[in-house]
Amino acid sequence: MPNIKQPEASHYINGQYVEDNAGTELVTRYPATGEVVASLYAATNSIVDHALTAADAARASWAAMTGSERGRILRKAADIIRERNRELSVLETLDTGKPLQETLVADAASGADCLEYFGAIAAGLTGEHIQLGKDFAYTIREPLGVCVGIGAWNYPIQIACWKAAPALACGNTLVFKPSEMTPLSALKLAEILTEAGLPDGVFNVIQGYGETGGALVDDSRVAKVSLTGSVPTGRKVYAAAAKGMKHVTMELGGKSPLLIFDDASLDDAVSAAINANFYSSGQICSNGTRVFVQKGILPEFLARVKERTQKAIIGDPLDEATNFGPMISQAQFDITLSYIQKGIDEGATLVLGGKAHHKGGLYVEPTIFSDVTDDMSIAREEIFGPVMSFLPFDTEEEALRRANDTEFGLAAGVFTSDLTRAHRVVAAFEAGTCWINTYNLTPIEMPFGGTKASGVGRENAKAAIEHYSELKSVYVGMGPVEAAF
Ligand SMILES: NC(=O)c1ccc[n+]([C@@H]2O[C@H](COP(=O)([O-])OP(=O)(O)OC[C@H]3O[C@@H](n4cnc5c(N)ncnc54)[C@H](O)[C@@H]3O)[C@@H](O)[C@H]2O)c1
Repeated sequence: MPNIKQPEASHYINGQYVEDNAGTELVTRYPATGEVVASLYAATNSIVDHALTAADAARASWAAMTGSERGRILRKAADIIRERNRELSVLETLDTGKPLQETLVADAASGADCLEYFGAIAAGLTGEHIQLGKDFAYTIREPLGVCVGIGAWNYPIQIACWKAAPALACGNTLVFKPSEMTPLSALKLAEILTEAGLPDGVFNVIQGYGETGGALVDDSRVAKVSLTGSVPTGRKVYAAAAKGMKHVTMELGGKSPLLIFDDASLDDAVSAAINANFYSSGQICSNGTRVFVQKGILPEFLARVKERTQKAIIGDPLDEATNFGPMISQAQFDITLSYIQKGIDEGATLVLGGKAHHKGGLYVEPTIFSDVTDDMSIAREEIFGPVMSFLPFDTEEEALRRANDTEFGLAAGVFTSDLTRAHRVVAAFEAGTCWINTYNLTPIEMPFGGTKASGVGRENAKAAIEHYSELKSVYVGMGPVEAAF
């Protein structure tokens, strides 16, 4: 039975909690049982305006601070997050239903890593000097201004930190809108940033549904929008941002391929396939849901994946022994089961799972299909649930062609012990984030993001700096100015 985790108020603006109960009610439930965790209100127009006004007012003084000063605050926030990791992880588990076993290591912890990373490099964010004969030029790296972050529900605090840390390190201010399904942890992040010394108004959180996100994107005070969400939402937000010629980062969906060649270390490849499909009950954008296996090893590989998947411990996410939890919502539960039905109807062979779990609630069994063909819905569309599809292949050329035959381009992975092949395959992948002999590792030091319909821009690493700052070029004339007449 989860404790009610009612925050002081729904929104956090200008360093304090703010409420406006004229907004639409926004209730968050523990996905394992349906119990209410907190009840909040979506932002009214006046809350949206309040948040943007605060972010706009805080802009100049925050940008005027040195990178070292800004970085120190971010690093302090990272330390506080680490101290409170368990409390934040429990909150994330209540909000998302993800097993505590996962949230203890992957959510707030990744957020802390991100704040620490950008806190550490903030002091070194500079322009450059360009000698031009006796003249020279230099560039000034400037913040963009007021940024808007819009989050998905699968990694709430991680997404908030992945947007806040680079934005703030570069001297921007941010208004963050979490997913309406997971409103809680971003408020905690706001509290922690204030405690770490962040000036009021630099990081603000407002709650709401898509229309609140839309109102933020449309506001003329906003210079940049970073969205983590689905491709259809991405198309809308990108189009709206284009009207104001705003910068964007789009972290969208995927249908990523994982190629297993017959010379791969099978145990490692089996582990990776399991991680790539069943971690967070399959609710991960970069999941390798199309598992292409070279024909000779397919029976053995399939048998091993099935045997290991049967050992999943499905249970209460708050029990640390549980390693497989429920779907976030009724909608995601229904979508997943409907795709499983489509897989059966379109002729794939159901190897394991395929049903709602007998425990009730929003649990869907870890599900494995074999004999999947490229044209089936389960091989083409993002399910965002625990559904693994096996597709046999013969040659490298064939596997690559089929792997790339998708509108998405978020991620891709390859397992082989042939070093040359590994790099050749990765070079040919049409995907922004690739793994060789592992899958789904996303350290802050490595850029993350997609190509094709999966997105625009990169999060994390030095690459993110380019998406939260812009260069002003200054030409300095050192000699006489000549004119034709
Ligand atoms: N590439 C990545 O880094 C990444 C990470 C996690 C999730 N995702 C993707 O996110 C999706 C699942 O998350 P979701 O269901 O929350 O996605 P979603 O697209 O439904 O919603 C994402 C966010 O956008 C907001 N939103 C919806 N309509 C809007 C509009 N018109 N204007 C502005 N904001 C709007 C929502 O309120 C929410 O906060 C999947 O497709 C998944 O692949 C991508």
